[in-house]
Amino acid sequence: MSTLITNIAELMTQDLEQRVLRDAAVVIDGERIAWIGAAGSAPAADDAVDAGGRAVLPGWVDSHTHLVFAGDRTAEFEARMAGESYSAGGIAVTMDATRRTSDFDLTRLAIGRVAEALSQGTTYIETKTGYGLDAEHEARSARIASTIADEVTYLGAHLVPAGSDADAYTEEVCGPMLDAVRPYASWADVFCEEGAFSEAQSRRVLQACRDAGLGLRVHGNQLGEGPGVRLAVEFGAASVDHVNYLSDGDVAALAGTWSGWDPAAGTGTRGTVATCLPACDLSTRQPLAPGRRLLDAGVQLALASNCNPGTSNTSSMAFCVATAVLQMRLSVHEAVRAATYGGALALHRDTGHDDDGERAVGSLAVGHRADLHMLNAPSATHLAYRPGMPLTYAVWRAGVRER
Ligand SMILES: N=CN[C@@H](CCC(=O)O)C(=O)O
Ligand SMILES: [Zn+2]
Repeated sequence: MSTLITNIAELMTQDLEQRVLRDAAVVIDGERIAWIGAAGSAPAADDAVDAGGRAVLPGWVDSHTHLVFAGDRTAEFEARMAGESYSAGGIAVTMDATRRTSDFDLTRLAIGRVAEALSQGTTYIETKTGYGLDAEHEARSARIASTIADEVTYLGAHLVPAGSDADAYTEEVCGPMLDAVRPYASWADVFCEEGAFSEAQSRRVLQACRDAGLGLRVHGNQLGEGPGVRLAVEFGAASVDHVNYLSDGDVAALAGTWSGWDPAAGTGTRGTVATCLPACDLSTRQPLAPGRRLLDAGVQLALASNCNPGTSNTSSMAFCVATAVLQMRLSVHEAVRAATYGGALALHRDTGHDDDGERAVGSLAVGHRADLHMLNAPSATHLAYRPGMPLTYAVWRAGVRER
């Protein structure tokens, strides 16, 4: 079954050439993109959709969320808006609520969050554990996550639960908890920050998780300059996320990780993506991550929602893109790229064609997965020009029209 989508005013491919086509068309065949080009030379298909002069871009790739949780933290948010500062301790409130919630309800809540994200154009999503914080509950969160998200990250090293010794807990994260979670996760993460895990503890977690065959990610440099970025680079992590407080050395180190990577050809070794989380920055009243500075230095950038009940209770990638343009001084094309291709790069899902097991996501090219986001607007510029407006008009995920 093939579908021709034609009369596209602006087709932002985010492919390797970063092409933006006017008066364009796309043919979807099954789960793959079969053809892209000028509307006037499009081949016939079984079915046709008239885009009516709207814009089409890749579905969002949200590479950083925490969707398996129960409860909310409205009171903490209100206190923050009244002047309190964010600290990692609030995670314990969500841990309590999450542990008390049944499998059925936890799954139902997480499914609802994924559905909300999909309805806003997110077609590929990562999510983390991190609100279970013992072997039983972390494994349960990972199992549920594996049924609702595309990528699962183990974040047992999110907070040391009250009453636990930090080093003893770190050993648990690296031992029984890791064993229990391993069947469900392909990534591991650590919150390397004052009040969470120290450099030595983070190093221990990264080493153990790498030895267990997990890809690595780091929550780093969120609340102050610290070792997070350095560790991420040292361990060849796929991403370091938050990156609000960066030294010149951090920025240079991140840029340096991309020297063996040829983005035009998509060949070589990927470095460490810097993932900016603008909705979180606003909700915690932190200075925005320096996206412009990172891009100018040659760092590969992702934008993600960081949807979670503590610091960023939104899955709106459009909001992140608008903020990145309006406040972080990215161009619309750069912001959309970071929220699509950048997320795919951070999840190692940026490549893959017909012969590979997995199709690339986050960019529109022949053979890639047909994840498309049609806006009710003639160009992607409207994402920033009309911030907060419901611009998602249609969504295809792996070739299936979801909205
Ligand atoms: N910073 C660490 N973890 C989450 C927040 C978790 C929470 O406060 O519940 C984040 O990415 O912002
Ligand atoms: Zn996070």
